[in-house]
Amino acid sequence: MKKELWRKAKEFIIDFYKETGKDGKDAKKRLQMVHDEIEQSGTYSHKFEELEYGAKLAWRNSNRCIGRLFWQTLHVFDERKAKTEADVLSALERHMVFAQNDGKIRPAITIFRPVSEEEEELRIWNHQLLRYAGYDSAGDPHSRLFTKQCEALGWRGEGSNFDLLPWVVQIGNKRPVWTDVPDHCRIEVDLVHPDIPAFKSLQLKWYAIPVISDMRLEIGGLEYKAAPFNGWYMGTEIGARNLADKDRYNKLPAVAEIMGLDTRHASTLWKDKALVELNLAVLHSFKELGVTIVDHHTAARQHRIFEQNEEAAGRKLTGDWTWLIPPISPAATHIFHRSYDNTIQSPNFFYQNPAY
Ligand code: HEM
Ligand SMILES: N=C(Nc1cccc(CNC[C@@H]2CCCN2)c1)c1cccs1
Repeated sequence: MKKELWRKAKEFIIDFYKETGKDGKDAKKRLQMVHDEIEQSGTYSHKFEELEYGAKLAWRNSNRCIGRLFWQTLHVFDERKAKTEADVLSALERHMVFAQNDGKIRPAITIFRPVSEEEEELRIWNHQLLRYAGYDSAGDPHSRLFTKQCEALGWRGEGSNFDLLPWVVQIGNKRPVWTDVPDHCRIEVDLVHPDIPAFKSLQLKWYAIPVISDMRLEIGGLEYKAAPFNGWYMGTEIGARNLADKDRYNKLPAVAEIMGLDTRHASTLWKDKALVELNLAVLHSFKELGVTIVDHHTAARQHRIFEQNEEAAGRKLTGDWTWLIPPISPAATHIFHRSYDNTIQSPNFFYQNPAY
């Protein structure tokens, strides 16, 4: 345990001092401190700048992320001192307010205390801070299980297709504490199409900011099990997956219907035509409202620049081709036509055991 932690801590500290061009003597001193702390207490604490850089490295090392060009711009909120559920919930609200920034979304992460023997584990039960409830025949099927958990805790939705789920925080094995998303954090985009007036009749919308709140951030051997992070959406996530997948909102037939397409044969490519117009509507609606979003072609070009920057910095690029290619027109991007080394580096974000 201690040996393993020391190995990971040492690797991270050395890497951090090297990459940030700090003095080798300072690195040695810091290593000695960390070594003594681990010897003495079985763990160690990150200095803020180590935490901040570690979180940025974790983003840079996220092989499945097409948005990594901007890894150095991540804003880090240090909430390791948060003690109560109320502290956590107010930190989440502060994060959302900072991130939405009147539509000019700012990538941020809020880092709560890491796993340690001294303190109870802190977990956020949500998959994302903004997410719609799933019921038997309404809402987002992806949220059905979590919606049941929220109802068991006393939360009640309206049963609509777009009920925002509450924030649920648990400390140790205590009863989880939940609260409805504050009104000023409920930013949503009604979907309209620039050339098809009937599109509005579908009454589709989606929330503005994706905030992943169920992944574990690992830095130098320390595990941060509650570290919600946001970026902005790539349009296809909403238009080609969340609203299109059969086992999600399954809206392609409805879109084809208002477009007057012939859906009797696959060979009319009605699904492809519906997908393109649904994705166009997503991009158009976000832009009209002034909420940051990126199309998959622009995102791919940005990733290409990221690839070149990594090469120029003399770093080995890693990536997961199967997730980096966008779900529509993948071969229209450079990503499709090259390969990536999917080695998992650390610091990084990982899936973890479900909190419930
Ligand atoms: C700034 C704009 C960003 C864009 C447009 C973007 C885009 C994406 C997309 C499209 C995916 C695939 C998601 C899916 O298919 O479900 C993804 C995955 C991922 N992104 Fe980014 N991202 C951004 C920022 C960030 C930030 C700030 C972080 C963390 C600090 C991050 C970490 C990740 C991780 C860990 C994954 C893999 C998730 C998984 O394995 O389920 N991204 N990103
Ligand atoms: N644009 C984003 N998309 C994104 C990033 C990471 C993970 C996810 C969620 N992926 C899992 C979902 C759930 C079913 C299939 N996809 C979305 C961001 C979310 C947070 C920061 S960027």
